[in-house]
Amino acid sequence: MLSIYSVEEASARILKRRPFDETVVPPAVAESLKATFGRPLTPAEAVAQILSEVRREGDPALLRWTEKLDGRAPDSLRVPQEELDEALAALPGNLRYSLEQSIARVRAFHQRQPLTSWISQDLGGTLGQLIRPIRRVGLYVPAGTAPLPSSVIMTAVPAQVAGVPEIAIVAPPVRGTGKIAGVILATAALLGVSEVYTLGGAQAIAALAYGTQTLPAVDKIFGPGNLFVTLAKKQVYGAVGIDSLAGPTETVVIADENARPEWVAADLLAQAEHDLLASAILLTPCRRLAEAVSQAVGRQLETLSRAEIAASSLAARGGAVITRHLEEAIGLSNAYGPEHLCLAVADPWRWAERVTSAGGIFLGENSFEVLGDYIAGPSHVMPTGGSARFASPLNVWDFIHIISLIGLTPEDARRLGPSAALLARSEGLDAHARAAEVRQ
Ligand SMILES: NC(=O)c1ccc[n+]([C@@H]2O[C@H](COP(=O)([O-])OP(=O)(O)OC[C@H]3O[C@@H](n4cnc5c(N)ncnc54)[C@H](O)[C@@H]3O)[C@@H](O)[C@H]2O)c1
Ligand SMILES: N[C@H](CO)Cc1c[nH]c[nH+]1
Ligand SMILES: [Zn+2]
Repeated sequence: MLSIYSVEEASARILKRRPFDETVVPPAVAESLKATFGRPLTPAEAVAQILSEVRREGDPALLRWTEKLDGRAPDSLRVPQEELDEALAALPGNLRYSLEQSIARVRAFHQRQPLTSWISQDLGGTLGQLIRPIRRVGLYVPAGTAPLPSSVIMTAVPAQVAGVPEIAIVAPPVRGTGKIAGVILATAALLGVSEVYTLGGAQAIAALAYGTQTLPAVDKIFGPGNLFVTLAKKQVYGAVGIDSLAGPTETVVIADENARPEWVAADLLAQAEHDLLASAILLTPCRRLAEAVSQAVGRQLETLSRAEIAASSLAARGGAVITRHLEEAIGLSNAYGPEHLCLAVADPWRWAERVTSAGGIFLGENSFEVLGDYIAGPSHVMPTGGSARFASPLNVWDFIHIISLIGLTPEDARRLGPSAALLARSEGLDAHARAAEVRQ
């Protein structure tokens, strides 16, 4: 069942701004933090402790935290090449076909994002910019409660399209085994990525950011993850680059009276099953639809393998909201800035024009979000926690940096120097002014 809220109730609860540091954690998570750290800690404090231990000690801290949080440390942090090859050889043919189909579509989409260096002599002097791929990147692949090989594709393919020469993948082991799920290893092998480490959570992010005896530090960290991964990325930012805050999944579905309740319910549940902290919200002016979706959610939950997670996240962070009209639904969604916005309405392209903030817009009931998760083409790594107001889905430009080119002749220097000197004096910077004046 899905709770049904008025706009006012929802604004005070499920549609409230949600910065990661202030995430209210479910009692089960608070309990596990207390048990793990021996004292009550916020997730941000727990992450800070892990980061500082890994920074200080390197590999020993990685092995200790992996044992503690994932049930068993790996025999070696770096996955041997034979294990990657074996995983690929063991991949069932139909799954390999689907992975290859996904890779091809994601590659084709990202090849449309232009990466152009340019040089111009029309701007007074020779000016331009060089595009350079980031030298070494780390990709986080989530696998705490479910291994996500799709996240290997959604991060590694744009990195490859951008021309990144060194790609390191980290993923947590299957609980208690010390080994990464075979399907993740196989997907890395399929993409030709051979540097893979058995590491998850904040400890993985610390290793990528600071480097250890086994894992050389990267220049920028990419990829989605749970609250701990996302807080860790936020805390290491500056020592290293990060793509965005792609934390626990969020979905807003805006539906009109013609939407199919069973489909809307299935789409909400598909994202609610990701995490206790996931959020799946329906906005609709049609109370009849909200009630039918609520019933359908109840029915479908009965046969879901991850019903417990989906039911908890829906109860704490999900619901149906009755709006006065579709305009109001769009306004609420824009203020919330969801990771995914699904428009199950007549003429979705018209409504999309009014959207100002969302990671991705899914237009109409056939563009359902699960297709975006796996195979549509754009990366499924998208900003959450309200950061879609200022951040973008993962793309090839995240993997490059720009170097400005400034090439001026003596004549350009004489022409521009006096203004530079005046501007320098207005800032009280004499040495700057003189560097311009000596060339006059
Ligand atoms: N926004 C996006 O683009 C996007 C895409 C895919 C997945 N996701 C999200 O990725 C997440 C995957 O989560 P997951 O948990 O299955 O896997 P995960 O790999 O993100 O996290 C697992 C790790 O979390 C750490 N951890 C767990 N409990 C902890 C505790 N009490 N204290 C300290 N560390 C702890 C452990 O080290 C574990 O290895 C979900 O929230 C999902 O919604 C987001
Ligand atoms: N819905 C997730 C993005 O928030 C992506 C994903 C991967 N696997 C399944 N779903
Ligand atoms: Zn998903």
